[in-house]
Amino acid sequence: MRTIAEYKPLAGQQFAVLVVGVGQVGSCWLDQFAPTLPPTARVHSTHNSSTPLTTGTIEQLNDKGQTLLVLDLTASEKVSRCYPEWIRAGANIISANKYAGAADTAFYQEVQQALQENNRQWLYRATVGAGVPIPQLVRECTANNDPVLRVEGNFSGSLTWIFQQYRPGDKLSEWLRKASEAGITEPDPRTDLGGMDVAKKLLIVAREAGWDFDLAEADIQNLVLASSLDEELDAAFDDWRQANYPDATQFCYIGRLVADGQHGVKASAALEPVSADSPYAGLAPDRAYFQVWTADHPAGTITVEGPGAGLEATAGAVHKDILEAIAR
Ligand SMILES: NC(=O)C1=CN([C@@H]2O[C@H](COP(=O)(O)OP(=O)(O)OC[C@H]3O[C@@H](n4cnc5c(N)ncnc54)[C@H](O)[C@@H]3O)[C@@H](O)[C@H]2O)C=CC1
Ligand SMILES: N[C@@H](CC=O)C(=O)O
Repeated sequence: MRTIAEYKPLAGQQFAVLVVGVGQVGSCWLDQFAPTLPPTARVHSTHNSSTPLTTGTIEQLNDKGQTLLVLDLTASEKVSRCYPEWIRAGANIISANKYAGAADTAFYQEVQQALQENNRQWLYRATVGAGVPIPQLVRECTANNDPVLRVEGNFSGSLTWIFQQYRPGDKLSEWLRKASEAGITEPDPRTDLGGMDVAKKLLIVAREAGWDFDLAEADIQNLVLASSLDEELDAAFDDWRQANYPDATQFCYIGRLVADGQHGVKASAALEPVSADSPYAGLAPDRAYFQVWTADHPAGTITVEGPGAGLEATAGAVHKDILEAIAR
């Protein structure tokens, strides 16, 4: 555990930041952003699997009158399941972890109820689009009586990074390895390649529009086409490409939410060929591009592009949430 002494001691502190998960995002936030916290906030403690955050610690700090910001920078479902208890003990939560935002409806509602009953905040801008405020845009349109009809974009930072650089003939496994080394895949890259990371992001955004769906019902293309992610994957991916898009020169993994009067929303994601005039064609590997269709903008005229992947963009999004929580 890092000690508070490693951070600038600050007078008149009111916000105690507790960091759960010091991996790539956590380390990046601690190194680059924690030193810039405003004087009213300080890092109280950091926690990993062997020094887990306990509800008792939260209760003690809360009883001392501190406002607590718990950063969940893990990829752990177990940590996300603690949210209701931590909120009831006095914590505000800031997540990069997508588990709670994409949890089953009952648990998601339990978190919302705990927040309401205890007047606490839960912010999670890092969970979708890193530096691109797509959940916020969807929330704002919905709150302002401009119902969202459809959302589309390259929701996966890692698959975008891979496929903006991959060209037919390359080894997919090599690009996947490089993406993992760059820190933009999930701890288990199968989560990205299998589409489940995108499915979770789609659900997080859908909930901002008042929709809900079961992750198992989403139509998500799984690119884990082989049991090992080496030459076996390369061969299986080449077979898929030749069978489906033999002439394509570029691909993008695109996620979609489409309002469906009968069922609320249809969520899907697939690897699609990209033509030269597509907005995705010239996108830099670390950029995200989203389009939102709403009742007031039915032609999809709301577009947002920005830094959609990478540790700095993600840690920066966590930091923005901290500043927002402090300012509220
Ligand atoms: N890497 C990226 O570009 C982005 C990551 N994220 C999300 O941020 C989260 C963290 O990602 P990374 O830092 O890349 O993963 P990571 O695997 O490098 O770090 C996660 C850390 O959490 C720790 N951990 C696991 N269980 C724990 C527990 N019970 N208590 C305390 N710590 C525990 C692990 O030991 C590890 O150090 C993930 O949920 C990921 O989806 C979100 C946006 C972008
Ligand atoms: N693995 C994720 C990282 C951020 O959520 C992605 O590829 O987008």
